[in-house]
Amino acid sequence: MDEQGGKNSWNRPVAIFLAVIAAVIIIMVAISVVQNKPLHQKYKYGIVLDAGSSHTSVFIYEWPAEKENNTGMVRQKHTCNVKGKGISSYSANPQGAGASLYECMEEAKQKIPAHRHPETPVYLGATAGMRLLRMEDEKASDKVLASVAQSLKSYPFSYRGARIISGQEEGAFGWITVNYLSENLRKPTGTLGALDLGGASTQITFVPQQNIESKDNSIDFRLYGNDYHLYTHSFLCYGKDQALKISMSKILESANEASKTDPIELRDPCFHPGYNDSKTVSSFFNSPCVKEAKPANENFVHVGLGNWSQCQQSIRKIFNTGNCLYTRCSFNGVFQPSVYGDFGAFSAFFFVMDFLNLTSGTLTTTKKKLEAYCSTPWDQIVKNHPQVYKKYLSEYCFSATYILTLLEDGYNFTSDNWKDIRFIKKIGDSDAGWTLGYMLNLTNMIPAEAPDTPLMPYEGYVTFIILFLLLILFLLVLVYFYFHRSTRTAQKDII
Ligand SMILES: O=P(O)(O)OP(=O)(O)OP(=O)(O)OC[C@H]1O[C@@H](n2cnc3c(O)ncnc32)[C@H](O)[C@@H]1O
Ligand SMILES: [Ca+2]
Repeated sequence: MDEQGGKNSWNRPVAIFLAVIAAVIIIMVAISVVQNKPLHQKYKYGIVLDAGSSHTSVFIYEWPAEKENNTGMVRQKHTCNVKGKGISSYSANPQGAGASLYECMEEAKQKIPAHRHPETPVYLGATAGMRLLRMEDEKASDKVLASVAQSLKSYPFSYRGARIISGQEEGAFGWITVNYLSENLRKPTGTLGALDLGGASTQITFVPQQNIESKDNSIDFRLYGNDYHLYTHSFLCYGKDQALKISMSKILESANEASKTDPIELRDPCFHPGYNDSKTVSSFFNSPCVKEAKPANENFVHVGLGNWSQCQQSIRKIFNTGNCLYTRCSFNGVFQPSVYGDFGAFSAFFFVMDFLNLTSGTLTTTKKKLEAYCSTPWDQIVKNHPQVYKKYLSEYCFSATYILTLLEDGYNFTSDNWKDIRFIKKIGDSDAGWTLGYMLNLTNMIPAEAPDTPLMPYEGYVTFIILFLLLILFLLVLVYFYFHRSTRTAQKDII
């Protein structure tokens, strides 16, 4: 009985002690793993409205609440296209601009959890359409901005402003977006240049290899502890809608001189053979980009010729490649260093080249395919694409020829570096464009200095905890055997 009692008096407290320690460790491990579990992550949100010349889009971004300063953490949660045209088209009816945002903003209320609404920042940035309206009629542009501001303030979010952003900002924030999404910003080498083609302006932004000779084209950033010296330029009136107006006005000017008939025939090599449409001068040539070029006659007939090389000749006329006061220029006397590195080409660069299956291939094959496309009769084109919006469909030949001419004759890309241009819409889940970079900047989400690296990433943390647990179990087993053996030795001694 004594022997038994002696064995129990050693074993029971040891077993209870070991069980309690094991239970405490398991509970602590479970709590700490669950606390760090990314599945239960809390998110924060931000809203940016891209008020472009052709339309407005609402972007909702989200990011884990605890990790605001890490590269690549912010992603696009949702996007909504506002119905109708861009806000600059409401110059005669400014109230309509604010009202047009209603559906997308209601959608934003649904997409973002209600308890986050008051802290969710909302920004509106207007681009080239509003720059043009401000040039034409500053009061009208102020009224449109006041209308969208009033509308945005009526939602439960944190309103942070509605303004016309500059061309430099548009270029620079587009560059930040593509490099943030590609996770290039923590590494000191290898960034992606940004090419953005809108309806009313186009931007080129990249890290050049040579000195930037004009101050207007130079932007410096310090992001995550790395310094960036960027070249950027925005060409107002060189978005694809305004470029089409300029190109057509030049053809119309010469047609006007040649014949005095009414309506005049605008014989356009950039439209398909068989294309024939009556248009009015006042509704088509209605922007400051073509102001001086307005012909006297009100009506004209737009007739397609489908001749790609003539089309390219006529587009070349809108680029002035003389008068360069620097060591090198793109066009219109604008300084530009040689293009360098890989480029992401988004917005209309992508829509157009993707529609025509021209996002890969050499410059020569691209031109050949486009030549064949442009000469295809209009009725055939309509038959092949019955679902596509006719206005876009009629303009793809012009738009793609414009893109090739802008890239080759304007920005000086060559057959050799054509492959460095990637036509992209999204990187991961998020659209390429200036909006994400704009929000990251305004919410200070990209610090100038590298944030302290977390002691351990989540995966490392879990591995560490499991190894720690195994080690503790191993020690417990050792302790158990140690006590077990000493108990038996003690029993033997007693015997
Ligand atoms: O930057 P700005 O110049 O202010 O203009 P935007 O922001 O409104 O310009 P987008 O990039 O949205 O669009 C550029 C142009 O491409 C047109 N577009 C949009 N989707 C298209 C598609 O699927 N196919 C062809 N063109 C398209 C659109 O109407 C514009 O003329
Ligand atoms: Ca745009």
